[in-house]
Amino acid sequence: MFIEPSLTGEKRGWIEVICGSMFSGKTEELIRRLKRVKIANLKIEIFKPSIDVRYSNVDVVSHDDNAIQSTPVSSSQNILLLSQDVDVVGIDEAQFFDSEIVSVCEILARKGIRVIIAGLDMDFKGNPFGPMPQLLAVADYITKLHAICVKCGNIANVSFRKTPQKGQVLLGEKDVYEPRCRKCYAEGLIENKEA
Ligand SMILES: Nc1ncnc2c1ncn2[C@@H]1O[C@H](COP(=O)(O)OP(=O)(O)O)[C@@H](O)[C@H]1O
Ligand SMILES: Cc1cn([C@H]2C[C@H](O)[C@@H](COP(=O)(O)O)O2)c(=O)[nH]c1=O
Ligand SMILES: [Zn+2]
Repeated sequence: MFIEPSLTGEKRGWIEVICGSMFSGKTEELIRRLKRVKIANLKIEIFKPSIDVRYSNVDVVSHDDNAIQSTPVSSSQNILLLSQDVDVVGIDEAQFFDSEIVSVCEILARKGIRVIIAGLDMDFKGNPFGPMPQLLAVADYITKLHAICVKCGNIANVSFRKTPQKGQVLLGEKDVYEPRCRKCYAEGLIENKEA
């Protein structure tokens, strides 16, 4: 479990990245950390990309229906504009942001803000997703979570796409994706080729 670091009394910012496959618990972990920040009465702003309207237009919502209010933004620059005078910034679905999200997080951290950002490390092909590699490179703390493989019950590290669309961005839930381990993911690709 992540324990919030505090070494000196001085206000220092940092960047926490939460990553993993779909259904690995990224949003739940983000919400857990943010709710603790609220309990501590710190000032907080929460953002998600405006394209992510799966469960709610405004809330960040987990697959288990945990929710926290957020502001949808169309570009990462809006996060800077809307994060004046806060202690903590939370961001979900980082993979959908433009590459400037990296410098936005660094600017916020330099200003003394704790940045907690969650996103998919890999797309359905197993390739790095959007700005996630750079975010992981600049992060002070990284938490990699795993789902359970729906085929064999082992640890899942990748999101298998069940439908034929080839574009990287395709919003969806269990209708479109399932978390799989390496072995079951590779078997799925072979089955798709043979079909
Ligand atoms: N195959 C699975 N492995 C793990 N959790 C699953 C699975 N299928 C459904 N879930 C549910 O998804 C929840 C995690 O949801 P969420 O935090 O929204 O994940 P993420 O943001 O990583 O997609 C789990 O607590 C669990 O109830
Ligand atoms: C693997 C993969 C996923 N997506 C989409 C599907 C969902 O709408 C989000 C991920 O949500 P979660 O909170 O991590 O469950 O991303 C996509 O567009 N492309 C992909 O390859
Ligand atoms: Zn498996």
